[in-house]
Amino acid sequence: MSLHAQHLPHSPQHRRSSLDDELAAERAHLSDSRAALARMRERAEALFATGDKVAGDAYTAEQLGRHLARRVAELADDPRTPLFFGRLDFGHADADHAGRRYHVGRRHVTDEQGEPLVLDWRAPVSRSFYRASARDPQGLAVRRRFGFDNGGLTSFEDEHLDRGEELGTASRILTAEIERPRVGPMRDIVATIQPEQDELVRADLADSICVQGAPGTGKTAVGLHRAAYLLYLHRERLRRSKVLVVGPNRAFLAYIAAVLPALGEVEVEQAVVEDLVDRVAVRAVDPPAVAVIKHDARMAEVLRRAIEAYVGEPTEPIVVSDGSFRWRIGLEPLHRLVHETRAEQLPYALGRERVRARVVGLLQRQAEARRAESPSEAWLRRMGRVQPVAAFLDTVWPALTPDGLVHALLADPDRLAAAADGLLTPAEQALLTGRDSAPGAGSGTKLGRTPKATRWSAADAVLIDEAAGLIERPGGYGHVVVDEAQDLSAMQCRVIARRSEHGSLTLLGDLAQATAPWAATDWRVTLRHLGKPDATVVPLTVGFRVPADVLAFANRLLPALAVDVPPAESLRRDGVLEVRTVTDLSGATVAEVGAALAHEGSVAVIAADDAVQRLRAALTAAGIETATADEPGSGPRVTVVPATAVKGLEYDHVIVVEPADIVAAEPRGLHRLYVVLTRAVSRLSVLHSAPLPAPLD
Ligand SMILES: Nc1ncnc2c1ncn2[C@@H]1O[C@H](COP(=O)(O)OP(=O)(O)OP(=O)(O)O)[C@@H](O)[C@H]1O
Repeated sequence: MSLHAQHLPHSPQHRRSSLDDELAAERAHLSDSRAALARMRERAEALFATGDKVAGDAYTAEQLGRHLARRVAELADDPRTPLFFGRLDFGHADADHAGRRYHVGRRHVTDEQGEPLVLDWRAPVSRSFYRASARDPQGLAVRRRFGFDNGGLTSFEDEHLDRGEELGTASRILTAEIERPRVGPMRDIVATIQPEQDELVRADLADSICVQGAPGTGKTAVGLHRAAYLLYLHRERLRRSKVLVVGPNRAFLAYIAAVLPALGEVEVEQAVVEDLVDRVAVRAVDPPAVAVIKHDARMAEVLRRAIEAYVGEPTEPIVVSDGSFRWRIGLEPLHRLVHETRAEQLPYALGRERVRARVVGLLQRQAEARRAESPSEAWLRRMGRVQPVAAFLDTVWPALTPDGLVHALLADPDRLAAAADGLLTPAEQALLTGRDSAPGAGSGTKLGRTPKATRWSAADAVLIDEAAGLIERPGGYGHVVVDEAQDLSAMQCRVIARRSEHGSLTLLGDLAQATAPWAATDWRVTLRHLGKPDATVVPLTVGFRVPADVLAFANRLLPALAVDVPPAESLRRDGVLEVRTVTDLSGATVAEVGAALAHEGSVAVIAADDAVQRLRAALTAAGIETATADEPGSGPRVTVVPATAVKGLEYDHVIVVEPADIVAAEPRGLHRLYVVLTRAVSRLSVLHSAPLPAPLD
């Protein structure tokens, strides 16, 4: 049933020639499809060229232009990737597709008559390609998978589901895809999405989901394919509300950047959390103890109380001179008006405008009563700005900026004490305001006289975003995919929660790979901070990256990591693990890289951050060119990566230098080492001169 099917009753020669005929027919279908796609693209390009001439006005022309440019980009054909990767032959008994045959690929391709040559993998009918089984054939007689090399069709593999045949993970085409040497950035997995992954990819837009999966179980792949799927199904809605992918660092974003465009999706925003909170430049570094407090969920309440404290009580009536008239609003209605606005719990700036509007409304009523006519718009606007009204607003609801609020809080211990009463200890407050006398303690923030003159830390930027969320109504996304979510602090979760309040989330992570000081230990807590407490937590346990022997070695660390996660099982039986004691680490690294270069694929040297420069220099001195992690695939095959920057990445051959130093470099060093050891696709070499960390010994 597998490659070059065994069901043909004739002689081997006959069988071979019949299979060759089949392959030739499929190749012809491929070239027809490519030609049809080229025609579709030409048509789109022609429309794009004339688009501005047919549009009635500048706005329509711009909208149309954008739409057509996107269409052209979506129809790009990468000759190195196959246009289709599967075929579905429906049985005669199927109600909707009896006897029909469809090729499944990256996007719809139709011929001149509009007949489908290739169906998009996201179309409802394509679902059977991923989900049909011998037990539940979903109307299929045969599922065919194609093997490709460099865009050319090389083989196929049939499963006669109607006869109870099913290959599952024994598929040779799946195995070849998983075991292929890695080079360059991440690729899509549309051809080989597994049923449990497909279930997550096709989850409803309304559903927020959290995927807990061991290294290499395809979490990132699932998240990106879900984004592509949702965009296909809810194109217009998500084009307006937008989709965002949040990753842990720039190297990771560079690594995944090509996946969605390869699937025809060119409009998804990709960002690290720092990009989302960029109202201020980060120019200071907090000591860890201070950063931990600033990232704590209690700070949200401290800020909420701090902003509430700005709302004051009216102390005198408002009196406005208006030509020959004098309008007066007494204290009692002013009290009522502030009280009512407060009860509405609007964002602070909206509350201020609501108070202004209500004051103007009261003035208007007096003016109408006296003059028996409605005042003009201009009059209303002027009343909103006159000095007595402005002075009143500045007393009861003063204007505030996000950085102004945080600045005032950090600069004034009494203000902080009032807002943090019962929430932060006096010692914690002292750390925040920099009044802690211990050397090296105190906030990293360099407070200036004004917010603009202040040198803010990364954690301050998160607090300022929280403040902004209290002051204004933030814009949001229709769907947000968050990768490596185990490292988000409570306050970072809130950054994302504000941007997904009216949308849904796909949260991806692994508690065992959590390295941040505030790292998650329970997804339920993270989900609460993200505002999606009811999201389902789904495990992925089949490993597609790390070979079984390498995974078993890395898994020795798991008991020491104190997390409750389901263990993964690797699909890969190949792979090489070598652990060697050496005396000269640099020399041994150079030799190991030299040997690795004899194989295909990417090579990474991963070491404690402070060893990176030395190792890079040693390799350069030996004539070996090296790249950095944020330029995947563009230059040399060898990358030297600091241990702290390797999350989410993978390399064919990984050389880990001195694990003990990686562990010693940070409080959650063992978790970091677990991440480092699980980056290898084919081979892992561990070089050490110091003893290995205890769990590995
Ligand atoms: N169904 C699949 N078919 C083929 N390859 C797959 C499949 N699922 C995942 N992979 C491959 O396995 C590798 C690991 O996937 P991915 O990076 O998504 O895992 P991850 O769970 O996010 O890992 P980590 O936790 O280490 O970040 C990638 O090369 C990916 O393309």
